[in-house]
Amino acid sequence: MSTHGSAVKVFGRTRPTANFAQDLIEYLPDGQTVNVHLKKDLSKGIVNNQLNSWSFRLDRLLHDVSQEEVYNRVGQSVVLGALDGYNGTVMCFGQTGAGKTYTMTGATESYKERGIIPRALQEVFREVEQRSDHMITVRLSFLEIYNETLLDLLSSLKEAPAGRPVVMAIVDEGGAGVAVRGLSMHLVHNEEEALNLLFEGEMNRIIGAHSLNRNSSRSHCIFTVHIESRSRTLSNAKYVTSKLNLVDLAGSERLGKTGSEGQILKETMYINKSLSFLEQAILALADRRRDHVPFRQSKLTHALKDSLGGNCNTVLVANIYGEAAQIEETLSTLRFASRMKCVQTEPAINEHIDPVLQVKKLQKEIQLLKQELSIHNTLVNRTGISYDVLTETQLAEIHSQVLKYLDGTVDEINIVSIRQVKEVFAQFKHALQQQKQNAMAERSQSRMVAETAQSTQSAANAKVPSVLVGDVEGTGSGVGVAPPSEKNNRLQSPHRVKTKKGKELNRKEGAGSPAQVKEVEALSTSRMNPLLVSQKDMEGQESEMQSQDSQGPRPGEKEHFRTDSPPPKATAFEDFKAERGSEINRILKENKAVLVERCRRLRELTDGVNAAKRDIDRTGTELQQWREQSQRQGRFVSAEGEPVMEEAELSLLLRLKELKGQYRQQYKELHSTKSEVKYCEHLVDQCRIRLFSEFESWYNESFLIPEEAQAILRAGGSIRPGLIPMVKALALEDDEQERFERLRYELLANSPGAVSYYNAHDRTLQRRNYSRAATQTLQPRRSSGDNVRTKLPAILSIT
Ligand SMILES: Nc1ncnc2c1ncn2[C@@H]1O[C@H](COP(=O)(O)OP(=O)(O)OP(=O)(O)O)[C@@H](O)[C@H]1O
Repeated sequence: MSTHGSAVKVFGRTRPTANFAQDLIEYLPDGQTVNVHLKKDLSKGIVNNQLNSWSFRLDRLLHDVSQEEVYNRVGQSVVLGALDGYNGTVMCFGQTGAGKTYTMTGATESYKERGIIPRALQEVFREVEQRSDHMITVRLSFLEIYNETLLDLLSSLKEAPAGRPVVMAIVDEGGAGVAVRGLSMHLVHNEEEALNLLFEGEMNRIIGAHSLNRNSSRSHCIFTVHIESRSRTLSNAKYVTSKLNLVDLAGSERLGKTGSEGQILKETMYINKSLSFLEQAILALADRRRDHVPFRQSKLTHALKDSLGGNCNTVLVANIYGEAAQIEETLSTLRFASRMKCVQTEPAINEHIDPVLQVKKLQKEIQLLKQELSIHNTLVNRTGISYDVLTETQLAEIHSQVLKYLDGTVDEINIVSIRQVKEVFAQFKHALQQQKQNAMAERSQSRMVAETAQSTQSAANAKVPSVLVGDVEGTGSGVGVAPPSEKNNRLQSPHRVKTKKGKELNRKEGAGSPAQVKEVEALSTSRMNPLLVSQKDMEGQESEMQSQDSQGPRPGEKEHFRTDSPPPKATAFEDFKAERGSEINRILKENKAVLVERCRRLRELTDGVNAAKRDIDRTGTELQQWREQSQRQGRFVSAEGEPVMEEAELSLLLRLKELKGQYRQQYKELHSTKSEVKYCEHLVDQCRIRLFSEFESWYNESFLIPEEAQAILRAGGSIRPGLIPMVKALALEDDEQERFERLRYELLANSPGAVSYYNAHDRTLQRRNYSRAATQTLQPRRSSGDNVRTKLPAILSIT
């Protein structure tokens, strides 16, 4: 069968009869054309335009031909196509008694007269034997559709399923085509087993018909051969599957003609309906402009959805009962046949890939490629390169290389494998994302800092209402005005005075410049939870601070005086490391040195262990070879008949033992060194955290937290400056009222009812103070009459 687009093949077969209507049915000598002539219906008048001659051209007319020839012409190519992976359908259509069952199944009692199905099964198993390079699996199913009900003709052979019986249904399985859920499938190994099933199904069809008191020919039957073929020689994961549908349709009668009633009427209606839907589906398939084919209208068309067109080799046999009395049915059968001939199909092999085999195949290929790569590396003297998944140690190594590259310590990273390159890029990406996140956090933090600064400013302004309303400084009578002396103190505090250096810094960076904000944020972020800061982040911070050195003033200018704008953190950090934090910095350096030394030792040991392993393998192979050789040459045997060990073998054995001892020793040391490295890393991390946290405290104390707030913090004892948010620390200087309230709550703890009372009282007091302040402020502008309105209400006094 061709794989290119082709039309459905249509054959016409006439049932032999003594009363063949020669004057009505005319077979032309080309063996393809049949003309049908109808006598004019005189009841419609002498002159009428009723058409009375038709000509049909089919692929072949099978008139007076044997069952064998029918199979050879109709079935063989479809069967062979199915073995190659093409779906195939052979379908018999025609009126009752026209020979559909005879064509499809044949006379079961006569071997010679067997039909297409038994011959197809014979052909299949003949091919299975011949195609010994393929493992071909054959399964069978036998479906009957009676009055739109699905019946499994081989259900008697399957074991009854536990639980509820499965309801049969036709299901679309996407790319896998259509299947009947619940229909039993039977594996068969030879022709005989297959024929047994065919006859069993036929028998069940007849028994079922009898028990239900129905005519067995009033149902559609689909016998399906499911084939799966896998190559035995090629170890590829590809395999082909196909479905060979052999369909015996129910007889196509006209209702009026049968004059049926009751059950027969019902059957005829169902048959006609399903055949009419079949015809509609065929018409839609034949019309290339139609997008939709109504397959789901009946069980028959739905079950045959992927067997009528599409990728299937389809053949139709139009069975004709050539008697004059049947001429209307003959005409209708031939009309159906000629429509079917217009349906185009595009047969295609159903090829699949076995996922398990595919994985195995790919694994083998990977192994082969790895071997090839290692040979290549050996040839170009590249050693110690692994193409396996990167280990934790390798990942850590790449990570540190990337960090070094980013901070400029190294200029290039050696490329050794694709995996390593990928990991390097992944690390770069990670670093970039980290930077982006930091930048975003910085932006939001700077906003917060700006807002805090603004609110602090407003709070300060609120304390000096006289200034707000334009009074002479300190002489106003506003509420909560700070005494001039205090204000001056604040303004002239040594920590607020701008030193020369401070001014320079300001000029350079600008007060509240983004750079400053960034520094504040960077440290406050880590301050939130210093233990959560990763080593990388810390290294990043450290290097960032160091890189800023070139921009800021050099360390060594020793003491930083408190200025309005604190020095850059990088500079301060260097100073801190040289002075206050010198001890912890020294410990950090020492720990780092130990870590570097341990890492170096770890590398040495890893190389040593690998070398020892290689020696063991080599010696083991030598020993094996030696033994095989001496086995071939015949071993020495002692006087007692015991095999004697030769010197060479003994020395190899001793060497092997020694190597194994060395290996175990080195491996043990490697293990403990690994633990040491981990421990050292932990110590270095701890030191870093400590250094940063100490630095922050120092920085905040020295440059950020006002003296007053520090005094409060110190009084608190347990609160360490630098470990609480700046905003909170700054707010502490205004907390007198809060402390008073807390004190009062503590005193009133035993009489909770009094709390609401005092709250209400306080609010009234606040209102009064506010009104008084407002009155005093506004008084000069008001007329004397306004005094009446500003009179305060009576308030309760606290006792
Ligand atoms: N080509 C043929 N040669 C010899 N006998 C035939 C041929 N075709 C049909 N017959 C005989 O005609 C009778 C009716 O045939 P068959 O049962 O196959 O018809 P059918 O179309 O399947 O009818 P139904 O729709 O009722 O199943 C049978 O006895 C069968 O042996």
